[in-house]
Amino acid sequence: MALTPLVYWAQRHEDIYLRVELTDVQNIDVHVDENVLHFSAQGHGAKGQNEYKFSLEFLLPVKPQLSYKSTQRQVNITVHKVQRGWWERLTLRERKPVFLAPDFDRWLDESDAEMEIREKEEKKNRLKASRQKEAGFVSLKTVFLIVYNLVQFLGFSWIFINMTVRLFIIGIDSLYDTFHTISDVMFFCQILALVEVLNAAFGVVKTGVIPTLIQVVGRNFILFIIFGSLEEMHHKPVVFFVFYLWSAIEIFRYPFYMLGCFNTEWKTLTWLRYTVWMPLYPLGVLAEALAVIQSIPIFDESKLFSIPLTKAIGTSVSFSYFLYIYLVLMFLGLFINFSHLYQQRKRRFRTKKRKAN
Ligand SMILES: CCCCCCCCCCCCC[C@@H](O)CC(=O)SCCNC(=O)CCNC(=O)[C@H](O)C(C)(C)COP(=O)(O)OP(=O)(O)OC[C@H]1O[C@@H](n2cnc3c(N)ncnc32)[C@H](O)[C@@H]1OP(=O)(O)O
Repeated sequence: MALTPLVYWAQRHEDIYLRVELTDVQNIDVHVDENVLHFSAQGHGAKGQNEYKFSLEFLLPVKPQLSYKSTQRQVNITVHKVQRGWWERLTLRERKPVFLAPDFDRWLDESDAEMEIREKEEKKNRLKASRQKEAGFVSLKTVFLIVYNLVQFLGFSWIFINMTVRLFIIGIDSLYDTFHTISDVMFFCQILALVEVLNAAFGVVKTGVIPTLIQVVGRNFILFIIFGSLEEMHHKPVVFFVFYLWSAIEIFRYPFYMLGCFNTEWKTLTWLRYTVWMPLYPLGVLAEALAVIQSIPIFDESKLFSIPLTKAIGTSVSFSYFLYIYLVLMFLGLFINFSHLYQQRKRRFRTKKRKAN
């Protein structure tokens, strides 16, 4: 014979919550038919293992769709009211069924329930406001990156085009005065490139700090110390090769980043950004190494940046010793950045392939 389980109830403005006190429940059948909830299941209740049943005719209309969840200890049923409001009791009949009792764990009176709604709304509004703030920050960051990449793109394009045009018009002679015609713009672009280290350090872009630091410090060392501080270097053709190789990659890299800021991609540009560095990077390092080697006798002779030792010893340590160490560091830096760029390339084309499948 079917028995009746203990049922606890509570309400909110929009829902009715029922908790059926049955453990290890099986074969649950729960549905609403003509505003009456019918429940039947096998489980362990107040009268031991048995089949339990009950039905409840609701005071006001409820939706036929309900949801329920059974746990090891109970069955939780949620019924949705057709009209939002507070019911004075659960059932149509004034006399409360004996198996029904208030669920004090979830019980709220009308004003508490309203407070709960208000709190929920406030939480929702706070969440919305913080999302809007976040979106504002994201768009500010995007604008900043677009402007940064655009400025760098224009700077390096100017350098690349200027050098190419001069090479075609003046010929080989243009190699000897690259520094005088290009260095100001190169100084500007390379000082600005320090922003990239900060971007990586503060997580503005998803990239490693070390490869960026190696890149920026490495280039600025060549630009400011080797070329900038030695007038004798200004007329050497090596300046042309270094500047040309640097700018040749940047005219692809910065527009690639710019398109990324618009969530857009141009496949040819992506391919160029992640491929052109393969010949350019080793060539760039070779050109930089050549510049360092050419500068060594000049530093030795001029004693620029040499460290004076005590009068007793009466000599100084030439900057060129540091340059020999730097030459080793350069190839270490080349190795680190080459592997970094290779990983970036693999990651890029792997994800693209996966997306395409
Ligand atoms: C610690 C002291 C060091 C002392 C140094 C001593 C040793 C010196 C050795 C120096 C050797 C340097 C030689 C070098 O100067 C020679 C040359 O440059 S030759 C020319 C060829 N060069 C190159 O090809 C290198 C160009 N440079 C680079 O690619 C980067 O600077 C590098 C840091 C090396 C790598 O870039 P990154 O890690 O950023 O790779 P990704 O492009 O894949 O970017 C990763 C994601 O971040 C997004 N991102 C990055 N920057 C921006 C940006 N400005 N705006 C918007 N978004 C950006 C990018 O879109 C990627 O996101 P996603 O994956 O979602 O697409």
